[in-house]
Amino acid sequence: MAPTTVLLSDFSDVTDFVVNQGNGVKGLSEMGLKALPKQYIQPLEERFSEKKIVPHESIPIIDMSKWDDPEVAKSICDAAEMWGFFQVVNHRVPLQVLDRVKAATHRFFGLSAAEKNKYSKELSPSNNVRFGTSFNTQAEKALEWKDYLSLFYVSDDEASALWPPACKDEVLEYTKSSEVLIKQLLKVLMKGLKVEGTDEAKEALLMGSVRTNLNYYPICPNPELTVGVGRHSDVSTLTILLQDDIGGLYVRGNDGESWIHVPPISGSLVINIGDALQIMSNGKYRSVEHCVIANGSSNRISVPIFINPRPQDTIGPFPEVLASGEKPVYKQVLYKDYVKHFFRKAHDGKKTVDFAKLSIF
Ligand SMILES: CC(C)(COP(=O)(O)OP(=O)(O)OC[C@H]1O[C@@H](n2cnc3c(N)ncnc32)[C@H](O)[C@@H]1OP(=O)(O)O)[C@@H](O)C(=O)NCCC(=O)NCCSC(=O)/C=C/c1ccc(O)cc1
Ligand SMILES: O=C(O)CCC(=O)C(=O)O
Ligand SMILES: [Fe+2]
Repeated sequence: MAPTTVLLSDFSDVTDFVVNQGNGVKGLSEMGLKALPKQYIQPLEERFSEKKIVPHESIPIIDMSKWDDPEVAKSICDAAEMWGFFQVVNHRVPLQVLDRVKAATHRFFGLSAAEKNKYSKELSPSNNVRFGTSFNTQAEKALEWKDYLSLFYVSDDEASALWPPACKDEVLEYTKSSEVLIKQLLKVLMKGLKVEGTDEAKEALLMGSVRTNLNYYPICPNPELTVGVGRHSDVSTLTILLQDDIGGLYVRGNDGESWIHVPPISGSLVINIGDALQIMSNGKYRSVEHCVIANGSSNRISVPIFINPRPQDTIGPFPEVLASGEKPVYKQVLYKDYVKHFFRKAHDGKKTVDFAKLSIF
């Protein structure tokens, strides 16, 4: 029997190779294995069913060229209420910046396992820099077919000292270049809630912390048996997502059953509302469930920027939203507790937000 066959038939060796030695699923994929290891086989109900795709449906595409135009503002607020997801074009984030961060993502994942593993949970010099695979390998019954690098921004000095040289400049450039767009989107969304005046305190609550992830989804031998990312909603205020031209991101339709593909559009950014903004808007803006399928023929990357409250902030429905007598659906929660709750369990769709629901709901 070939040595690789012995390795892959043994449960502990697969997890050791992928998780502990830092090879990731990229390492597994590049071994050219013919069948998906059993650790990655999702239960039937979590596998993606083509039958549930609504073929001609699509999330809104919003042209931001005239971004002070009230019609543009209306499209953004309507999309946040109806879909929780939209794509933006002519968003003013330079296209070269997007190209550079995509190239940097390929460069980072192209490093050796030993080099990437320097940023693993066990070896990383900081909790703010983490290379890993799947989502939460301790809590998951079945693993997800994805490797990632997660970078929580604290300061330029920390980024300069601790982020991987293969990608740090490009990730910083991408994150900073997105700030103008993010502020504009939040300004418009706040106006839609009649939350006026973006003072410093409000700005910190909405966008006081930033996490940028680099995701790598390598070619998978049996894509229909597993997932790239399981069903979840983001815990952010807003997420700005850059995807390459492969596709595979699906958003839950309003019937709660169907899935809608988010087609790659060259130069666009995908925007979605996260749980923090769903909570602060008392449910007016929706943080919508989404997932990524595994792919049998192409490697895929994506680079989400998660715009969040600060860990130490308490979040709850804005007083302005409740001013008309609307009953609060959510209680006040410490944002750090909310995020820890999300990270400590496997992906479970929209269940995370129950953590912040008032008990009568
Ligand atoms: C609670 C945080 C995340 C960590 O704080 P800490 O003081 O370093 O706390 P811990 O080190 O105790 O980490 C708490 C748990 O979260 C886990 N964790 C710590 N970063 C990570 C990490 N990047 N990755 C996946 N586990 C982690 C960490 O392993 C730990 O789990 P455990 O060891 O089982 O107790 C803290 O930085 C914080 O509140 N940050 C606020 C901003 C923030 O990061 N918001 C989240 C935006 S990310 C988002 O919306 C969606 C992300 C997402 C990601 C993957 C998906 O598949 C889908 C979605
Ligand atoms: O890769 C994608 O398109 C989306 C990934 C995602 O949902 C996430 O990282 O939260
Ligand atoms: Fe997500």
